[in-house]
Amino acid sequence: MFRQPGGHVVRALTIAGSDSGGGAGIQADLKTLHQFGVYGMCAITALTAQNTHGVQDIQAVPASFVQQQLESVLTDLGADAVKTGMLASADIIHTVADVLEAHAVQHLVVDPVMVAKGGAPLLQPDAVDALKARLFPLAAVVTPNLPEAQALCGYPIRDLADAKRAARDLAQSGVPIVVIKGGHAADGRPNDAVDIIYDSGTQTFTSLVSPRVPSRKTHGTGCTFSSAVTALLARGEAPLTAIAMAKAFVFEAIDRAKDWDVGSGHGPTDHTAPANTSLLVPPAPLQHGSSYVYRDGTWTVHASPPAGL
Ligand SMILES: Nc1ncnc2c1ncn2[C@@H]1O[C@H](COP(=O)(O)OP(=O)(O)OP(=O)(O)O)[C@@H](O)[C@H]1O
Ligand SMILES: Cc1ncc(CO)c(N)n1
Repeated sequence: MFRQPGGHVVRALTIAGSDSGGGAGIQADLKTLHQFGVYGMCAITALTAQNTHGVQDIQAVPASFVQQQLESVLTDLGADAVKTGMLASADIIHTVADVLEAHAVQHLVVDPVMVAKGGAPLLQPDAVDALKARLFPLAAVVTPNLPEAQALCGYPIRDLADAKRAARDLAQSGVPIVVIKGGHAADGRPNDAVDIIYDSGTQTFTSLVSPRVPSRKTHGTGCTFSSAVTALLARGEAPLTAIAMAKAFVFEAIDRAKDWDVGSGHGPTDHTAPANTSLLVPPAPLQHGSSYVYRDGTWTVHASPPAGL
């Protein structure tokens, strides 16, 4: 386990739903935190009966019990960083926000999970406003995918210009860094997975690009990505470095899983991909406003920044 300069073990808390299939949600989060050498804890918001073909059923956890889990963890073990995933309802969002405010949590990553890849809703529609109003102002980093960014902004995101507008608009809710993940982009540059980062402080866009692995085993990529960012923020990495290392880790996790036989549908990624290797780390501090590509285990400045998603 990694230790802080003061000597204590680095700890991170995930507040999310359980995926019985083990590829997304709490299970992906804890596997990822562990892989990054960070002690993982959890507060479960909902139970899903889920596999690589979809979500068969959901049991919500009462907001009062989510609160109890959070209090149990934060009053004893504490957390150097926290992430949220599936929050299920507005009730749970308000509860989570109240507790995180009371404990003055540092380094909050909000993954605004709304719909599973198979189409099952994981957040009640009336909860979208609560997410923006209560949790975004507490967040260090928010990581919507394209459909989530569309739902949060209320307009379609068809190209790079739309994605940049959405990132800037979402930052208006008081978010220092917004990452619009391009995993869902079907057109534009089908061979690349392009993520757009907006930094409110410098008001700049940075793009991170990797080849798109030709695989349908991408269940839980968003959970894995946001957990890796959380682990790295807990370890004290700068946000842009954390995001780049997380993207490289997800690429490797998808790449490793492309030939495996876990489930017969949209399989999970392989969380045993190397996390503590210098390969994930950009060679020099990333500059806000530039474009970088991760290819063949190395980050380099992108000679031709992406023109599309
Ligand atoms: N086929 C792929 N090859 C390479 N990178 C990918 C691929 N699919 C997604 N990614 C990357 O994975 C990360 C997560 O993005 P994605 O848009 O898939 O999240 P998500 O939709 O929230 O995932 P999920 O809902 O399954 O948890 C991003 O960095 C994205 O660029
Ligand atoms: C529990 C849960 N959280 C998040 C996702 C999104 O991948 C999912 N499919 N299931």
